[in-house]
Amino acid sequence: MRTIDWRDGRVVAIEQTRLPHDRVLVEIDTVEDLVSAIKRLAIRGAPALGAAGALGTALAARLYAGDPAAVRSAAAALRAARPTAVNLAWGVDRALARLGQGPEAVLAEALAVLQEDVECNRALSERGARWLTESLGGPLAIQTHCNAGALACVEWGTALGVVRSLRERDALRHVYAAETRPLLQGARLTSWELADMKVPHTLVVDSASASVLARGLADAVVVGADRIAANGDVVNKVGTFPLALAAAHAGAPMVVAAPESTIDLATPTGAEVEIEIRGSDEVTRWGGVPVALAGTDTLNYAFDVTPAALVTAIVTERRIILPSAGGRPDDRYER
Ligand SMILES: CSC[C@@H](O)[C@@H](O)C(=O)COP(=O)(O)O
Repeated sequence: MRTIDWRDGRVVAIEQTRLPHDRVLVEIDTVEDLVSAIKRLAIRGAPALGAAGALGTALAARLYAGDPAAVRSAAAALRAARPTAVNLAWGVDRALARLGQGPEAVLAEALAVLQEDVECNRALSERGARWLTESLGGPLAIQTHCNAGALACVEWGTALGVVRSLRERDALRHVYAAETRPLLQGARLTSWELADMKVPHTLVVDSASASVLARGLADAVVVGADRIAANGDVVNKVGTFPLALAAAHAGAPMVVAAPESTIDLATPTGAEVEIEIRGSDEVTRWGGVPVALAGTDTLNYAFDVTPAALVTAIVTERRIILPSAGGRPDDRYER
């Protein structure tokens, strides 16, 4: 099934906080519950957040039919649920633009967002796999971080979509997945998806990723993105920037796989992107058990900014941008 979908007037999604041990669904019929599901990362990953924003706006348009001010206020709450991934606001705005045509038009637009996500991810994955094999040969070992798989999208995935496409080409040898502190999306979600795909994989602690690259165990890094600025700076899960530094040291390409909807041409550089800072408990406790003294100060950045100079390629459904060679997302191209 899709990670997130619309069924019988409700938003239905895989409850990601329960994976890998329990595969259960959340069924959501209020905007408040959807905002809460996004905040607690039951629904997460930039493209899935775009779908959630669009479906949540469709839900609001039905619940508050005839009251556009209430729909707009619900849309504002959805947009603000998480600040960093541009797809969330983009999904809300796409659906909201149809409000004047009635709730069914808003829903039709939201469902189009979901369908396009599936098609974009397939296309960018195929393009990324082709570029990697043409550049490096194969079969390849890939290092990834966080979860940019089917669970982070409607289906298929972006970085793990490239992995799927490499495997379809018989060009995949192995995947190294970083556990992704503090919420362990790599350990809980990426290794679950890789096991499901029957892809040979190894889970490493985040601080071992540099050694994986320095020892030549991985040929390339492939990650997703939450927002890509006009100059090619990439905002993604915290730990991506150190991975890019390690890739540069090892001479391995740093590849970012993302749909065009993740590119934010209105934001000139990564410095202007709001980086979500999450609660201390995620750092001072582990699985509910305290691991640091109560009251210890924390700085729990959920994302970091990888400078364009460290990004070898950004692969989208339409193009390949080469930021470290001077390419920029805002370069002119046929849209
Ligand atoms: C295709 S998903 C790309 C990104 O959204 C992903 O790498 C990521 O950083 C997700 O962070 P999360 O905090 O789990 O929502």
